[in-house]
Amino acid sequence: MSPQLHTLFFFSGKANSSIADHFIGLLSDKQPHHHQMYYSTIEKVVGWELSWPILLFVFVASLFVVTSRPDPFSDIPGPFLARWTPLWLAYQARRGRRYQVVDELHKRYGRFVRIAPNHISVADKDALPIVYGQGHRAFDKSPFYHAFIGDKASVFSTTDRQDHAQKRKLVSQAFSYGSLLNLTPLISAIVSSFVEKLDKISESAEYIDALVWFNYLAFDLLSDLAFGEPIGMVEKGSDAVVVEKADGETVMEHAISLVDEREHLAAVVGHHPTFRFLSKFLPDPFFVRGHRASHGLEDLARRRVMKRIRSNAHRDDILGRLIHARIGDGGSLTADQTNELIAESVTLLIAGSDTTSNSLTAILHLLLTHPDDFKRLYTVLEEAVEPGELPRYNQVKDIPLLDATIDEGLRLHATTAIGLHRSVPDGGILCCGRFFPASTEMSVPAWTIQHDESIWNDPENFRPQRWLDNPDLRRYLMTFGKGPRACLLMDVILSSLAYMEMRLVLSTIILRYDMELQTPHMETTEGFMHKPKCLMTRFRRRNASP
Ligand code: HEM
Repeated sequence: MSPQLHTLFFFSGKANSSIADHFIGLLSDKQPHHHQMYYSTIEKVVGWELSWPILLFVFVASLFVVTSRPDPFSDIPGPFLARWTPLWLAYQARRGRRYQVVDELHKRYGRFVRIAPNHISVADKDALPIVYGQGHRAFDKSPFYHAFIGDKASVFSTTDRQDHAQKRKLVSQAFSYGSLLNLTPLISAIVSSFVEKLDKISESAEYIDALVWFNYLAFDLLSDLAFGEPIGMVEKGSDAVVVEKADGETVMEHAISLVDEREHLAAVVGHHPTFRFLSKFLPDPFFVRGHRASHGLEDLARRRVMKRIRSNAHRDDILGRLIHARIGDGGSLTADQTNELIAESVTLLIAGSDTTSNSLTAILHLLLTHPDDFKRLYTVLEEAVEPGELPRYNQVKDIPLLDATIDEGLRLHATTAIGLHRSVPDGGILCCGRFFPASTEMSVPAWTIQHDESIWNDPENFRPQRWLDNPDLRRYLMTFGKGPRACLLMDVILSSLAYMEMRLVLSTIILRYDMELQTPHMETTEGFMHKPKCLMTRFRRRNASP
């Protein structure tokens, strides 16, 4: 019974998410008493033999309602299927090419494109301060983000404004403990152990996947920072980790695949609550792996959170701060608070590791395929760092060409390439000359804006110099999101965490190794973030290095 009902609401798309949500609430595992009540009520009232005719009737009636209602977006062009069902957008996300398809649609149709029955993509820089603006008319995150919620919403996934303000305050406070100087030795230590490994690997002159090693590095850093305990991926040269399931059983998982699979699943099933529900029953390995990964990541965070709670240790790290913010100096965490901590830890692991390693890989690829820019940067770095030393953070923290190279890489590759989903607030909004009613889902496609000729001169080319000529361009860099839900980077010291890591790692490897790509072409794919698939690179020690 339940899947049919959900399919019905799913296909009738635009209007019924709240109804479907209601049914999902009733049918979800977390409410077994409701579940039973629901079934027995239907059974009592109509009997099962009548359920199909009733469903058919509801289906036809709802089709009638949907097609006869005035359609506020009938004049906005877009793919035919996208007018009727969010399945079209979910399918593009599943293919890992959503940003490209949406970009092509904008090239064909112009500024407004309807990419789902209730979702309008607006490719116009003037839409940025509206869709991602601050203040009382700020848009909230749309229900798309519910797909990122596990047991509890986190600062990233919550769609409730007040809840977000509270969570963001807690997380920002927790991160503010570390001044730049506090974090620097930690990052330097992890980069040193990364270099030790690379030195050994470089002796064999084999090609290795730089993406995988950047992943190990970023994961170790985040884990140390967030849990006070490095996962030790660089050391082991592997992403295999022990996770603790909710029932206390421990199993081995591959953390990087967990992040990729979970993120991609959410980017696909977030388009409709019905899809989230149905996907749990689909035998397609994509969905099976994705749901497994969601649990796996929570289990990974749970093991670390529980270990800390059981140890009663008071450490001044992010987790320590998050715990302190909830219970102060005494008391113990409730089950609800523990789940909240697990949710925040998962968010930090995903938000801070995958993003940075994907960006680093893309920037390295651009540098290695642009030898003149590489040489220019090499010369500048050589002047800033003592010969024969590993760069220290204070030597590379303020090199305009290094930062310009990073920003240009973030723009051209577009680590965030899709338009981030937002909901129009009550009262509706006027955007780029057109009115959109409340609850319309809107997004501004990041890839399209970052490749827009009216903003960027010669947008398809890698030109770090543009950032030195015009620092104002940062207004149009969407890699870290915009507005009240922009990356945590924007308002705390963490601001520099990703930049710190990218500056140190890039300057270190550029000065220390001769690098060569196996092939100049880098394939990418897209989950929620836009990511390289791999970057086979040969590292050889330069003679001058220690
Ligand atoms: C190059 C690296 C990074 C990129 C490209 C990046 C990108 C983003 C983007 C685009 C968003 C907004 C997402 C949305 O609106 O759906 C975001 C949010 C967030 N990021 Fe980052 N991020 C990076 C590094 C980090 C790091 C190192 C951390 C911390 C460990 C972090 C923590 C967060 C958090 C907590 C949020 C949610 C903020 C909120 O909703 O209030 N990010 N990030």
